[in-house]
Amino acid sequence: MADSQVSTATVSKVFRGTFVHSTQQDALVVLEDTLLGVDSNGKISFVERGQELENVSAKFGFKCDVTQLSPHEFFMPGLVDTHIHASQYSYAGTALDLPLLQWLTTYTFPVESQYTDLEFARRVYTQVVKRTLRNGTTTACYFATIHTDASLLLAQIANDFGQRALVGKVCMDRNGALEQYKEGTQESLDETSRFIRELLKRKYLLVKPVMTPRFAVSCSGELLLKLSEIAKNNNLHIQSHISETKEEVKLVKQLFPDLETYTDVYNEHNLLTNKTIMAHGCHLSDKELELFHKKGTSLAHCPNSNISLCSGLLDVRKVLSHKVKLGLGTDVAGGYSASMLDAVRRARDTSKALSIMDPTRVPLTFEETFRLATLGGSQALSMDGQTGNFEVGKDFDALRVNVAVPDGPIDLVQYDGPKILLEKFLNTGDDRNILEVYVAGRKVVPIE
Ligand SMILES: O=c1[nH]c(=O)c2nc[nH]c2[nH]1
Ligand SMILES: [Zn+2]
Repeated sequence: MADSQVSTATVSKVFRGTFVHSTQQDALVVLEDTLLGVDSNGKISFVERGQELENVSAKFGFKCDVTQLSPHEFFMPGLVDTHIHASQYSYAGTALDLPLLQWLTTYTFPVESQYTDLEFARRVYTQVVKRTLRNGTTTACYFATIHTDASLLLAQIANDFGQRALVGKVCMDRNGALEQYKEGTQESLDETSRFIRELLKRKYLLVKPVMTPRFAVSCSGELLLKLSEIAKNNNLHIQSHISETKEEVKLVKQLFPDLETYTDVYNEHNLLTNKTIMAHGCHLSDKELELFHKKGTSLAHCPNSNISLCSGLLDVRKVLSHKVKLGLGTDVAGGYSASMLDAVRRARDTSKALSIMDPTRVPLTFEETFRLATLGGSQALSMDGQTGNFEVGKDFDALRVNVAVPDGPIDLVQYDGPKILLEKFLNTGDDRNILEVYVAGRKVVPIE
């Protein structure tokens, strides 16, 4: 925890109770009987433990009411979904019977090609933003489709509902399977430039564009290279997919025969930066992970999708041993759940499955998956200066959780301490337990 500093902005909210979060050193830090202040800019202005209210009030000069949490409540940092296809939400929970490349051509491309219809886009994008917010996703890194206007609409909807988001207009100039769902190379570059220009012009505080070449299979080398130039000129994040299935890895080798690995394909086209996040990476070699580390590039671990499409099992401990930044993603709709709580559970299941296959592999603990879903995600998106935990000076992105909500999913039999309450919530809780969600200090759930 950083030392408390007095901010010049006035304190506008103060909460008292239990706070749980992660730091670089500790996967779980429990702060009981703590006072946390949020200033008028939505930033955390102080975190003071076990102090007399009057002392804190005098030190930080606040006059606002103090919101007292009940014994079964706690605040935790907002969940960070590092990889989600907003455009695929309409068929989430279905179509999980094919491997990736056939799944894309059979289900995904036909649905994504419908986003020329802005009314359809508005309906789906409103639903996905509301659903993810209610489930505690305070930051989402979205794929939209190739359509600029619909992608701008997604950005507007995320901004209107108050979600922190990176929004990507998908770029793809190769699609043998569905010729009408692709762009010309120049068209992709022009439309991407328009998307970035229009979005930046709107000056949304929490919503930014992210350069989004779909994956090496659906982009020419020329497109990849020119997109990296646009990303560099605008200091943008970059997102794509890598090494999700073995079949895909083979296909990339055929498409780029002069390059040794899949990671080399992105690296040679200047797409690996310290603001790049690549989804999946199930089949990356140690050498490729070394290159990820060298470039500061992150991975989005999407365990539901990896299992649902039978793509592979990512060894998180191997990734972390290479000091590669890693967050969790729902990867809707390859992943069937839009809730990051599901991603937390599936990440743990995957690590346990790996441990069953090889008992020398140590499964992830619940504290570690909690950190991956919060601070880890913010680091993977290079946003840990603004969000990810309750350090003074960061934005207040938080969930107010009540484990004992009436008619909720959790029955409490005996008194449990905060660590147990968090574990129960992560494993068995749902949106009924999430009473309030804050993004940059603004209450965005309940949705008005
Ligand atoms: O899980 C995935 N979903 C997608 O939409 C996609 N596109 C390329 N590779 C992909 N993987
Ligand atoms: Zn994906």
